Amino acid sequence: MASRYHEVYEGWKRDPELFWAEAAKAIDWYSPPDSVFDAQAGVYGRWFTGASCNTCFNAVDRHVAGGRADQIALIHDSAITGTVRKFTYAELKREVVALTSVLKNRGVGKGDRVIIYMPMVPEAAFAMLACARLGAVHSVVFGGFASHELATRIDDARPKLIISASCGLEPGRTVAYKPLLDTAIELSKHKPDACLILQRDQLRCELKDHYDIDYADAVARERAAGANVDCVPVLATDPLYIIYTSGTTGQPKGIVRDNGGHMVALKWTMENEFGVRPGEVFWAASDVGWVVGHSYIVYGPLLHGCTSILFEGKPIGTPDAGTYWRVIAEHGVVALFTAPTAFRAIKGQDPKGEFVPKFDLSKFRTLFLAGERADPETIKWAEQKLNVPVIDHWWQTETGSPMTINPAGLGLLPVKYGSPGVPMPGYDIRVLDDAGHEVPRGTLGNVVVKLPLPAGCLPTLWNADARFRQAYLEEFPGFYKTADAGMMDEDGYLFVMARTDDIINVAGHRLSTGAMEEVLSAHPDVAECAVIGIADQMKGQVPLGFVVLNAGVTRDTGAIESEVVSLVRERIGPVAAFKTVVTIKRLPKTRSGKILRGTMQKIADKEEWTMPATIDDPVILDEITAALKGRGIGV
Ligand SMILES: CCC(=O)SCCNC(=O)CCNC(=O)[C@H](O)C(C)(C)COP(=O)(O)OP(=O)(O)OC[C@H]1O[C@@H](n2cnc3c(N)ncnc32)[C@H](O)[C@@H]1OP(=O)(O)O
Repeated sequence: MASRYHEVYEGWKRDPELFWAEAAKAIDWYSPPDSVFDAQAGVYGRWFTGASCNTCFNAVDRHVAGGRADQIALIHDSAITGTVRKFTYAELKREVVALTSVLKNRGVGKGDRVIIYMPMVPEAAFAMLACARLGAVHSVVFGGFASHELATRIDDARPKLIISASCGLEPGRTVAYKPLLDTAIELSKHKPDACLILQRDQLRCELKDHYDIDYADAVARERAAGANVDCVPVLATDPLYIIYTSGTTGQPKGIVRDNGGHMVALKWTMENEFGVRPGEVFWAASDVGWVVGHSYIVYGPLLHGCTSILFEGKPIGTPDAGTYWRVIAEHGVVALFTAPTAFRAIKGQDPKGEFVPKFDLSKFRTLFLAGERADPETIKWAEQKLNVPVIDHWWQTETGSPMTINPAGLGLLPVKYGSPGVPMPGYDIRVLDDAGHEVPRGTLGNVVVKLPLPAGCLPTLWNADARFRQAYLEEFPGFYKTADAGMMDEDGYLFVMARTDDIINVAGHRLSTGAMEEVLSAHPDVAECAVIGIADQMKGQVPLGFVVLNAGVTRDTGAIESEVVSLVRERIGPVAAFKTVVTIKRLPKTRSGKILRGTMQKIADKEEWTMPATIDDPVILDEITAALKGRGIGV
């Protein structure tokens, strides 16, 4: 089929408000907007101002009323416990309504925040939808973050209630969530009124009297009482959720998502970008704690009337490299969205793809990859083994849905390996030099988006308009700074090459090296430190730390390094994948004191490098090279 992409994109460019007004017809509203876009509202304008709606109604209730009551809405497939649980739209509504009633009876109402710190269980999705039903604002915190990170988010979001579970299940180990939660509440200044705890049989936990509530008991009581809570109308511009993402410091940024624009944008992407129809099975193999989980495990597929899969497992080891194909075959998945790391892991274990033909993948149409750069070798391997189009695409927690993709629903454009596709409607993407001038096609520069950002993007940061302006809007006036560097080719395909800040991407997880440096500096023996991201065959990048010890420290450096590694795991969490730290005598710096992290990274990655003209003492780079060689890095 010839692609309609150019026609649709040009249509949006000619009249953006008409484009979004048309897209908004796919959503049920309680009352229409005063304006599709109000340029005077908010930091850079707001979408669908004055409209009222409810996201839970659109994701659940309207499907029950509209003929999908008996269709499976959600499948929880746990490759770790070997169980599958399915919920029809009617059952999903029952679960969500009962939980909403629990929250309401605990005093949670419109605008209140609720933190959800849960493993990959269906109750995590019920919790998100129950908050949406009440007009409360959820903030899901990824389970791989430790207490300190959770405490930071508690203090920023100030939740009335926390919903959590007794444990999460990682291959080979059970992660006790309750002690992490209790420590986080001890560490935080803000104290939530109560915690609702889902007891999992794999590891039950003690509940604190008068504070912790048993999830299953509370929900069962509401169900037995025949509780019914209608969806609460909220403004399209009211917040649906806050999701925290790494900033350049240890203080994460609270990305705000609204209700109206978010629904409109996600619904549009399901059909036009992912090429999926209502009633079909969509699987985003991510975690509910990441934006992919919000947009494409929970809200996107449900708003579109699809069946969504919530998968508890890993691409390999649960039990083997055939798990993904088993899930696709067993549940009739038509499209899978995952991170390239997952495919690199599968390819590493099963390079010949011998597991693939063991499963019936006849319904499977498209593989979507995002979250980190997809290397052409992995894309080609997947294309060859699966015999379906493999679509790399690019977006951010801030945008909530793809900025660039090869739009399957509009008809695929030719694939260009190494490019995550072309800009989607809403995104006027430009590449600028550091002075803010547009660079010619094919030239590397700062990737920016011309304001206003489209429906579904963050309107601001939680309680931090000034930080939003400073972080995203000030450097290139009139544009949103993506902090990615890249280039646009003559055909309008984008190529994203690197970050322009200190964020690194580890297995599709966005992490701040600045935040890790804050942890390293907290070790009593550390005088100075630096953390860089170095290339890793499996995870794309991994962090590497350098420490300079305080004068007079005579302890064994190996012991100090192990303590530093443990400190990062304890403060940030296992997800940081911080495993290596190297003790050095001095850090290489410019004469003005700036640490030469870029040069250190090039040495570690065995890339060509030139001596920085402003370096204070060139000999230090020889010391770094030798120290890394001693660890087998950069050799
Ligand atoms: C487009 C917009 C975006 O970019 S949104 C972000 C998109 N990113 C993603 O969806 C993430 C994709 N990555 C993944 O799903 C995983 O990394 C995959 C590929 C499955 C590999 O998982 P895994 O083998 O656990 O490696 P990892 O690097 O993720 O984990 C490192 C350590 O952290 C742990 N961990 C992970 N998740 C949790 C969790 N929920 N609760 C507790 N711990 C967790 C892992 O067990 C691992 O621990 P360890 O160091 O091995 O002991």
